[in-house]
Amino acid sequence: MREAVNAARRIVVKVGSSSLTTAAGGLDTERVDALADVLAGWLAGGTTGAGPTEAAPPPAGSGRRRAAPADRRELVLVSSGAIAAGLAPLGLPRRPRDLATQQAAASVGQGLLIGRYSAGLARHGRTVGQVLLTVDDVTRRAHYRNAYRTLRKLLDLGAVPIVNENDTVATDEIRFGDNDRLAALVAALVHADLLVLLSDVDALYTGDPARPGTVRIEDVHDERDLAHVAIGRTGRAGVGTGGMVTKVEAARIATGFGIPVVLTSASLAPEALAGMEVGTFFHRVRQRPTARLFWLAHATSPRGRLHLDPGAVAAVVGRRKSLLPAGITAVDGTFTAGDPVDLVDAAGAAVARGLVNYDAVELPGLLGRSTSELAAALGPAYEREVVHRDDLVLLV
Ligand SMILES: Nc1ncnc2c1ncn2[C@@H]1O[C@H](COP(=O)(O)OP(=O)(O)O)[C@@H](O)[C@H]1O
Ligand SMILES: N[C@@H](CCC(=O)OP(=O)(O)O)C(=O)O
Repeated sequence: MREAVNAARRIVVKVGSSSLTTAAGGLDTERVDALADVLAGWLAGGTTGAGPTEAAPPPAGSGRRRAAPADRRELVLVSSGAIAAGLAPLGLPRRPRDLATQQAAASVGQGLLIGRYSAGLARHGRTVGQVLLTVDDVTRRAHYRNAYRTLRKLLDLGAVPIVNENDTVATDEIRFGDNDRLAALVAALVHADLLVLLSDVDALYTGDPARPGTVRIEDVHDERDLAHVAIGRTGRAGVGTGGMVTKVEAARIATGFGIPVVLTSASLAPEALAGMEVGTFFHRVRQRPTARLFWLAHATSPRGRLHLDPGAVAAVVGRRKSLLPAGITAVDGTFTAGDPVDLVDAAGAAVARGLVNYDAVELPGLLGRSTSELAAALGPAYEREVVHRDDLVLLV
């Protein structure tokens, strides 16, 4: 039995397109209904839907989190499948490659998907809320606070938030494209006790499971357990996107945030949620970064680059100092104050990421000048750091 699974009271479950579609390419309504039954069963206190069971103690080390009341279970579902579900109704034979057709398919499929979950969970007296997120919603600080508030309120009201990427508006540049990492970020956002990744394969294998001789990996404690694993792309179904690459990446993000991960197939979801040793279990990494800096490192896409001279690299990386204009040699990108930027060394390698205090257009006039000189010439507002140490996370 897996103690961390049994103890979890707030979980994020992610289900992939490959688990929700028929061989012919439509939405597999039976599988959506079956998943709704399993999730409702877990929410009711057991995994069979048979009714409440005795509450397990809260997870060890969870004291700093806002834990759900001991008698209450909370679930956020991250469901893919909008694009796949839209194919058959639009007469599309396979997953389209171009963004516009994918967006059209998602627009049709998302409604069908939510409609089915809504009906499936209503049979158990559960209400669902649709939450469509873009990368910005989980990366930019003001937005992720907003996303957090919405999810928190839905949970407080006893609803099941069902999250997907907002495919109809997301463009290629700002797209997650797979829901695995989105699920890990949502798990971090709501401070989940556990992330469950459900796919069409029952576990992570040492290589492509279609090949003979590959074996199931039961536990991943750290990178050493992944050293000899051939982590491949999508499987036979061809409707998923990231394959194991994005699932392992999602597991890295979640476990780095102190959240353990179970990876298994949708058909083994009842066993996985009951704490049985199916699938692959990724143990959480002990140290837990502050939420904001974790976000900066994992979830933000930098809008520009600040090139640092060696003295500035030593100050920022070695001595954990704020970045001042004097140590910057060049600036790339179009950003405004408050945006994330990468701090790069003379070789162009990113050494840190931080939130910049100036617009890109302002910076060239400040480079190489001391803060006191700038304050004297331009006024006290120019005495501020380019990136404050509290808004910096090291990448090395
Ligand atoms: N080492 C591996 N272990 C398990 N599955 C793997 C591995 N490498 C590649 N895969 C493939 O990854 C697929 C799951 O990814 P994907 O199709 O994106 O699923 P989903 O739609 O559930 O996100 C599996 O069907 C499997 O063929
Ligand atoms: N947002 C997309 C998810 C993309 C996708 O296929 O993800 P996944 O099946 O989890 O690899 C959709 O709903 O179709």
